[in-house]
Formats: sequence, structure tokens, C-alpha cells
Amino acid sequence: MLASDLIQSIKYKQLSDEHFADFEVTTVTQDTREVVPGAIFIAIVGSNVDGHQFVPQAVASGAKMIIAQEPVDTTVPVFYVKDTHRAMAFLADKFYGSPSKSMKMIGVTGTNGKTTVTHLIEEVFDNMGEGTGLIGTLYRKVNDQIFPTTNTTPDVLTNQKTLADMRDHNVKTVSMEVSSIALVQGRVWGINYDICVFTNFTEDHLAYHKTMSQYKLAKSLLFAQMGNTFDGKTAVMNIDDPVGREFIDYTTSNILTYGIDHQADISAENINISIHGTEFDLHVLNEVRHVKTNLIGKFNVYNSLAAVGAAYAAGADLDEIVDSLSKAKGVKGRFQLVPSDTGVSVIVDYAHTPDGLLNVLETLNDFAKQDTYCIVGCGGDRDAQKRPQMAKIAVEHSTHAILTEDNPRTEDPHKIMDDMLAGIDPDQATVIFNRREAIQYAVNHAKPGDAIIIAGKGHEDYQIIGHTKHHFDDYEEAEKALNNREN
Ligand SMILES: CC(=O)N[C@H]1[C@@H](OP(=O)(O)OP(=O)(O)OC[C@H]2O[C@@H](n3ccc(=O)[nH]c3=O)[C@H](O)[C@@H]2O)O[C@H](CO)[C@@H](O)[C@@H]1O[C@H](C)C(=O)N[C@@H](C)C(=O)N[C@H](CCC(=O)O)C(=O)O
Ligand SMILES: Nc1ncnc2c1ncn2[C@@H]1O[C@H](COP(=O)(O)OP(=O)(O)OP(=O)(O)O)[C@@H](O)[C@H]1O
Ligand SMILES: N[C@H](CCC[C@H](N)C(=O)O)C(=O)O
Ligand SMILES: [Mg+2]
Repeated sequence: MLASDLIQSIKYKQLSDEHFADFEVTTVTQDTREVVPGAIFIAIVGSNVDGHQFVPQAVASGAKMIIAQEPVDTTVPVFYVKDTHRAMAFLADKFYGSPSKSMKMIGVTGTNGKTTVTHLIEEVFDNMGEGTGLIGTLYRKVNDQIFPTTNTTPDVLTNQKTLADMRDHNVKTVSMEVSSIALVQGRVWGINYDICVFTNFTEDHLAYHKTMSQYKLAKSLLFAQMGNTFDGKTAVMNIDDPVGREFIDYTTSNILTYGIDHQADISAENINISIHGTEFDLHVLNEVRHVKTNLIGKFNVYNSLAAVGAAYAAGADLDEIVDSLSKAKGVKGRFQLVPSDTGVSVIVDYAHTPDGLLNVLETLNDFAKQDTYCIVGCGGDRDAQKRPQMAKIAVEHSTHAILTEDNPRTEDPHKIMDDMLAGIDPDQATVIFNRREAIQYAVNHAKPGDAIIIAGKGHEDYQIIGHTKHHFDDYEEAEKALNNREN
């Protein structure tokens, strides 16, 4: 695409027009590390650094045009805009040819369950033999190809680039996690969602959003941004969650409600949960099917209903949906059982919010024959308010709470632990800072019939200390601990 065409997508003031000679744009990027000759570099004011300072570096690497919002001194043309963040979304959409318009786009938001729901949706269409795409916490996936990701919802350029790749590889349906932080930062601006799903709303990410009302506002943006026209879009809403009921008023889309306790378009009855899986009668409008899934827990019934709603709204056949649910293996690190011949059940789970932890512990208590052990920590540089709450939930809903480290990042682990201990009587929990030792301790002390939940890191294969990622995988550690069990 010619630079002169691309630039039409934004409102700009060009200061150095005498230098402008049209060129074929090779890439558009906000990151100097991705600049190649013929690139357009967008200077973004970030939370760590100001991208304007990297302009000389971008030009040295071959950038032929700069988009900036503050004065920069350089030899290539600079197009000044009021807000480079906003301009980036317009440029990304135009450069990649609005890929979201040619696929069925499903966006999933909510505090917990996004990864699980997006994977369940993707599996339905994959099972039907359709081209599928997925963007989320674990990875970006284009049909069978997997790409690593830093954020649950990447920046707008990465999103549009990934969507273009999907479109070019015959993807028909895209299932995508949309985090509240991404919504606030405009990482999904310009993406044309056909179906938006709301899972639930409880506390998380207050380090970023500051207040629950700001956090809620962020989540509501997905539904408000669905547009104001009647063009067949659908919002799939959890009617049992008061915020789900509230958000219905924020969109003019069709609504499909799901729930267990309230009357809903999609609901579950006769729920039966065991360590082997979950069964329920699925009601979808006036049709009924019996569902058997490997996923465990009432919260996973909600996740299944959300996925059913999205897949149904996207046109999947109900029997195909039910078939796919019956085959779903579950997502790595979500209530994942570690094989063991010790008689002790060890489960790795990604519960890193008070509500997530409460849900998994309630599920565990439903089928644990004897004592339960809960190993949990809280992340550094993240919401500090959730720390005492999570410690309290661990103490109140397990027999043995073991408090440990989880990605301390740049915070002092002792400070994080003090925040957690403030929610309980310290005598009620065992504190073992080293997570490996905490896991070994629980495995050594548990008796046959007991269950251990290792919460908070799920699929993560690292422990972030300072700014460095050290390899650490709860599942691997649990396997090792079981092999070294001193009992
Ligand atoms: C606080 C926050 O959200 N930060 C995000 C933000 O980075 P930033 O604004 O801090 O960027 P910066 O590091 O200051 O850099 C500013 C600019 O300089 C550029 N730069 C920087 C260095 C360089 O050498 N060259 C260069 O050009 C950068 O590309 C950027 O354009 O924009 C980046 C690109 O979109 C994100 O990757 C980054 O997420 C960081 C890694 C992060 O940890 N975010 C978390 C809080 C987050 O977003 N989490 C949510 C929810 C998670 C969940 O619930 O699952 C998520 O969606 O992941
Ligand atoms: N519907 C739900 N309600 C409450 N808790 C849930 C629900 N689904 C999952 N959880 C808990 O939250 C954890 C994370 O689940 P999942 O990864 O699907 O959520 P997420 O919204 O993608 O999280 P993140 O915000 O980190 O991306 C699970 O391991 C489980 O403990
Ligand atoms: N992806 C989320 C959850 C991380 C979970 C936990 N392991 C932590 O580090 O706090 C985040 O970055 O906030
Ligand atoms: Mg996720």
C-alpha cells in the first residue's frame, strides 16, 4: 500500500511536507524492534517510556515516515496527530484491509472464564472442520499454527496483523479474549465484533483501573462499541450476574441470555458434578439436549453456557455444539489434574482472583474425600487489594492454607505476604515463600484421599522476579514433588 493512500485514514497536520515522496509501506509499527526499511513508525507515549525518544533509532533502521503527537527532530516526514494511539488504530485497520469484516468475530470479556470460553468456542468450529482463529492468554492460533503472545489481548497492530493472517488462511470464525485493560487502551478499536460475550464481573486489576466502577466501565466498552445499528449482532450475557443484567442496556444488539438461577434463553438444569466431569440438561430456547463434559465445577457450567450462546449465535448447529462440548479436554492449567498413584489428588489451576479461588475451592470441596490443601500466592505489581481476600478465602475454604510466592515482579515478596496475612489470623496458614518447597510440603503432608490445589499460575511456565522470567511450571513441580514424596 502506498503511504499516500494509507495516510488518508487519519486526520493529520504534516509539518515537513517538502520531504514527502510517496513509497510502498512495508510495515506499520509502534516498536523500533520491529522496524524494517520502508516502515512507518508510530511514536506512542507509554507507561514506561515515551516512544518519541526512539524516533532516531526507527529512522536509522529504515523508517520512512513518522506519526507523532509531540515535536520530533528528524530527516523523514512527520505527520502530527492529536493522539497517536487513536491514529494507530485507524492505520492498523486500513493497512491490513479491515480483516475483521470478512470473518465472524466473537469477543469475550469478563473477570474470569475468558480463556476457557474462547477455547470452547474455537473447538466447536474446529470440530465442524471450519477454519478457526483464537487470540488470548495462552497464544494466538491461526488454524493449527500457534504463535506466542505477551498480552491476553495484544496491541491493535498485532491484532489487525493476526486477523489479516487469519483471513488469508481461510479462517471463518475468530474467538478472542478482550481484557478490560485492552478496552481502555484501544487495543481492539476498529475490530468489528459480531458476537460479544460477558462472563462475570468481580474484583481484579485494581492496580490498573483503581476503582471497581472504572473497571466495570472498561468492561462495558465492549458492548457499547458493538455499534448502534441493527445488523445481526448478538450480545451473549450472563443473566445471573448483576453486571451482566446491567450491560444489556448498553447495546442495541440482539441479546441471548444464559444462566442457571435466573430464567434465561440458554440454561442448565439437573447439574451433576463429579471428579470425572459434569453433566447437565442444556436448554437453548425451546430445545433440550443432555451434555456430558470433562470440565469440572459449576463455574464451568457457566463457561459452557457462554460458549453455547456464542457458537449458537454464530450459526453452529446445536448437536455439533453439544458434540464438541463432550470432547473438550479443558485448557492447560485450568483445573488440571496431575496424574498420581499416591491417592492424593493434585490440581493445577489459574485462580488468581478472589472469586476464581472461591469457585475452585468450592468445587474441590464438593468432591474431596478428606482434607484439602490450598497453595496460593499473589502477583507483584498487580492489584494489592485482592491479597487479604485471597488469603481469607484460602483459609476459610481449605483445611490447610499454604501461602507462597507468585510472580513477585518488582515488589518485595515480604510486603506481598504481609498484605495477604493482613486478611487472616497468621496462625491459620503456613507460610513457605519458595513455591517449589510449598508444593513439596503439601505433597509430603497430604494423605491418600486428600486433595491439593496449586492456584494462581495455571499454564504459566515462569516465575517473574524483578524483570527476569525464571522457568517454573506448577504442573512439572507437582510431578517432581509426587516423585520425591516422603510418605
Ligand atoms: C501497563 C500496560 O498495559 N502496558 C502495555 C502497554 O505498554 P506501555 O504503554 O507501558 O509501553 P512502554 O513500554 O512504555 O513503551 C512505549 C512505546 O515505546 C515503544 N518502544 C519501547 C521500547 C523500545 O526499545 N522501542 C520502542 O519503540 C513501545 O513499543 C511502545 O509503543 O502497551 C504494550 C503494547 O500494547 C503492552 O504490551 C503493555 O502490556 C504490559 C506488558 C502488561 O503487563 N500489561 C498487563 C497489565 C495487561 O495488559 N494485562 C491485560 C489483562 C491480562 C489478563 O487478565 O489476562 C492483557 O490484556 O494482557
Ligand atoms: N466462570 C467462572 N467464574 C469464576 N471463576 C472462574 C470461571 N471460569 C474460570 N474461573 C477460574 O478462573 C481461572 C482462570 O480462568 P480463565 O483462564 O478461563 O479466565 P480468564 O478470564 O481468561 O483469566 P485472565 O483474566 O487471567 O485471562 C480458572 O483457573 C478458574 O480458577
Ligand atoms: N494475566 C494476569 C494474571 C496473572 C496471574 C498471576 N500468576 C500473577 O502473576 O498475578 C495478569 O498478568 O495480571
Ligand atoms: Mg485469559
